[in-house]
Amino acid sequence: MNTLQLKWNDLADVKRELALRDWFPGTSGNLSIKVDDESFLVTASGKDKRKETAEDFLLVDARGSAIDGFAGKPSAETLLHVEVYGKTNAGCSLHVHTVDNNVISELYGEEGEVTFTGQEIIKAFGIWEENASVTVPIIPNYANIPQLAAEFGKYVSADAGAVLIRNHGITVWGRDAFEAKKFLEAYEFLFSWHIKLLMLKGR
Ligand SMILES: CSCCC(=O)C(=O)COP(=O)(O)O
Ligand SMILES: [Zn+2]
Repeated sequence: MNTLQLKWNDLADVKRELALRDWFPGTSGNLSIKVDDESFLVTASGKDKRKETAEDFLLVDARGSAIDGFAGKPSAETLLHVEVYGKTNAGCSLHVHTVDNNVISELYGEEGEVTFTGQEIIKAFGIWEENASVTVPIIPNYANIPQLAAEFGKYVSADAGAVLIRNHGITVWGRDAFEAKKFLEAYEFLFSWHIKLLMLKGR
């Protein structure tokens, strides 16, 4: 099996698992995986990402333009994935809209970031100190995608990271598909935990 096919299969596996979590409501969400320094696979735009088809992904170049031979259009948010691969050595980038990530982005949107402290799952990010913290930046949801991508790109420097887009969703990237999915799951755990705590405490 060639690299492209292997990467296609890796991304299809992640997509299937996120679909099982129901993290693609209303055709939202987009995923990508790096193939080499010149190209990555990205989900096709506007499709129901719960469905598995032979047209789920397209190969695009480092600027996000479609490479001949693939049906459909690349994700409308491909430029955010371009930022990830252009600025880091990440291998996979995942964007999902969940109710929890939208609620957190709105609750802390004015502060421009949200910090979680003293939660065991923070160890999933490779941070093992007691009472460790993790902070996620929150950016405005610009309708203009090049503007959104430029704002997003300000927070992209490490090979793994995450940015919340206010009342829109989260993009998480990692060195490979395993790491990106692990981090996405850990962030969504923190969001859900935090919201439930706030609700139970009546704040
Ligand atoms: C229906 S959600 C609006 C677009 C969006 O935010 C998204 O994540 C999906 O867009 P795509 O072009 O990747 O399908
Ligand atoms: Zn989106």
